[in-house]
Amino acid sequence: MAAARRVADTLFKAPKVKHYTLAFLLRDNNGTKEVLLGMKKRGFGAGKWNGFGGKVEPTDATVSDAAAREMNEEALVTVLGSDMEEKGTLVFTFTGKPEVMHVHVFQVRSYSGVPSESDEMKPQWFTYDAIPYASMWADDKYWLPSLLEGKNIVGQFDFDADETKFYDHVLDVTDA
Ligand SMILES: Nc1ncnc2c1[nH]c(=O)n2[C@H]1C[C@H](O)[C@@H](COP(=O)(O)OP(=O)(O)OP(=O)(O)O)O1
Repeated sequence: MAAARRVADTLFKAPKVKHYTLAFLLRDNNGTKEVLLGMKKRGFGAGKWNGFGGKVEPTDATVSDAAAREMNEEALVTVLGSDMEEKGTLVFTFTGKPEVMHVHVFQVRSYSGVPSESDEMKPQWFTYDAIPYASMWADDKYWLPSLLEGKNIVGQFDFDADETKFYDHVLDVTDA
């Protein structure tokens, strides 16, 4: 539980914490497990594949509702906050920046509609053995495989100022 303690300390000491969601839509496609990723088209992380999510807004009733709203906006599907299953916490720090990102990670299996391209994201289903880690955030390959195995995660990744490489990390993986 080393990561959980470090994450708690980082969040406690940070002058400013900004809350984000990150959600992964999962499906069983005729016996093959697949995850929906989106190619980010603009803003922070543009050009990378990622789950769906963004900032928690004051108008969101709960963090789960924020995760559902972001998935609805970015993948144009209908997901309910109550169907969001919380899978853990990721904290990102950046050298020279006092603000810390607290990312609430979810998975969801229940949705309606067909994932479609939005202003922000171009969605695509990936089998678990074909996830494009080389075109994702550097941290993703450390924790996403565990998440897809159904585990829960708590981690912290300390990035350089350029936000591309991290120089330190801690990660706890636990059975759900
Ligand atoms: N390092 C890393 N690994 C995995 N996922 C992420 C990161 N850094 C990140 O920011 N993320 C995730 C967290 C969020 O899901 C998004 C970033 O959200 P963002 O697009 O900035 O927030 P929005 O509210 O959608 O932004 P705008 O609508 O204002 O453009 O990436």
